Parts: sequence; C-alpha cells; structure tokens
Amino acid sequence: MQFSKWHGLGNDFVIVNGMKEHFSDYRQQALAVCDRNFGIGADGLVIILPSDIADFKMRIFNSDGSEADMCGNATRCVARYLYETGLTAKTAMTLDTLAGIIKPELIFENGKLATVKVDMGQPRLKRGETPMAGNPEEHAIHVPLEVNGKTYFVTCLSMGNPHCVIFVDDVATIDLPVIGPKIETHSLFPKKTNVEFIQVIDAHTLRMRVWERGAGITKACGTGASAALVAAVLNGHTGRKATVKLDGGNLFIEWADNNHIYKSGPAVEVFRGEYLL
Ligand SMILES: N[C@@H](CCC[C@H](N)C(=O)O)C(=O)O
Repeated sequence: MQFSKWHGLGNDFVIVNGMKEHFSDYRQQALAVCDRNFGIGADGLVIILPSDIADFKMRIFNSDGSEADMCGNATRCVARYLYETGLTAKTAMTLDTLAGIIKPELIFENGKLATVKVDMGQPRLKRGETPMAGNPEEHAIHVPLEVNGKTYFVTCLSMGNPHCVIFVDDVATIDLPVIGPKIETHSLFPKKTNVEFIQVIDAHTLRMRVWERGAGITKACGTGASAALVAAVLNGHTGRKATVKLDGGNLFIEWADNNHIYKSGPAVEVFRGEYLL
C-alpha cells in the first residue's frame, strides 16, 4: 500500500489514496498502521475517496481503530497532499467528511505556501449535538463535572466531533494521562469526547493540552483548538480571534461573524513509502 506520512503541528497521519489502494477493513488497518512499534506510527489513518457532493471524501480513523467524524489538522494535510500530488489543481477545495463539507484553502505568499486556512463550519452548542447527556436543547457552558471526587467546570460543544473544554490556571499541573481517559469515557458523553485543558494567557492567546478520543495525548488538535476558542468566547476569556499554543506549535483560530470557525496552520509531508499489507 503506497502511503504518505504527514503532520500538522506534530499531530501525525498516514494518508492513503483510497481511489488507488484497495483494502477492506479500514479500522483494522488503522490499528496496525498507526502502531508506533509494529506499524508506521501515527495518530490517525486518513483515506481519500471520491465524493458526489464535494471534490473528495476524507475518512479519518484514530489510532485505536475508531472512526472520527472530523479532524482539523488532517484537513490541512489532505488539502496540501491533494494539491501537491496533482489530484487537484484547486487551491481552495471541498472535503466531504462525516461532519459535513469542510473547506480548506492553500494560501500562497510570493509563490510559496504560507499557511493552510480551513473553514471548519459552525460550532454546534446544544447538548444533543455534542452529544452530551441532559436536555438536548441546552448549552453546556461552565457546568460542573465530577471526576474522581473533584469538580471540573466544563464547556462542551461539537466541531463535528465532541469536545469537553476545561479552563485551568496552569495546564502544566494537569495529570493528562490519568484525567484524560476518565473524562473521555465519562457517562455524560455517549460517543465519548475529546478533552482540552486550557490556560488563558491573555485575551488573544490560549495555551492548550489535549487528550484525544481514540488517540490519547497528541501534540495538537485542530477541532480541539477551534472548540477551545469557542469556549473561551462563551466564557468571556478572549475575543473572537486567538492564537492557540499547543505542544506542537501554534494555530490561529477565528470565530467569524458568519458563525463559521476559520483555522490556519501548517501541513507538512515527512516521508512516503510502501506498507506491506
Ligand atoms: N486530531 C484531530 C481530531 C481527530 C479525531 C478525534 N480524536 C476524535 O475522535 O474526534 C484534529 O486535529 O481535529
């Protein structure tokens, strides 16, 4: 199987052109391919497929084999992959995902790629949309969540996939490998959740550490950074534009007047290869 290995701020993916490479069980392959000892090593496996409603379809599988509805960092990598492999000549394209149509755009300055900007769509704030237990019509902004006898105040929303955002004074003090999976699998979240701990640096800057559903700690999460900005605005911590500082680097996020979230950041190819099926 021909593949290409990419990362967006260290959140890494194996990208496969599913129109050329044919194998049956994507979940099993994700588990095998993403394994950092016995496989290629990645946070997720991305398959590019044809679409009737967009330029391409993108399916993303976490390293535990589960399928995610959306992945912000992967959409930037996929956009650059599609353009640089000649699968499209468009610099602004549409991707059909389980979370709807996502629109990445390659931004060039002086003939060089400067950034990839993605229209991530609209945040979904109702509990029923996240999904999260409770009144499906209500929002969950700064609501208490008890884990291991400690109360966290959480803001939960969907960016196509579920996020639980928690503001803390110092993200360095959070024992993410312990608390992350407890919140990910908390009974309040019927489809589990991604978990973001956020420290407000100032009205334009957030520091974030993430525990991803199906992947554990990753160096960055694009949907998570988008959810973090929405939560920061809803809790009165920042304006509608902010830099989110992740372990792997920075993303710039804007919640525009049209209610869409725009996310800008890098996408880097690391190597190409052939994986033995
Ligand atoms: N790293 C991603 C999100 C990947 C999917 C996530 N783990 C889920 O299961 O929802 C991003 O950059 O958004």
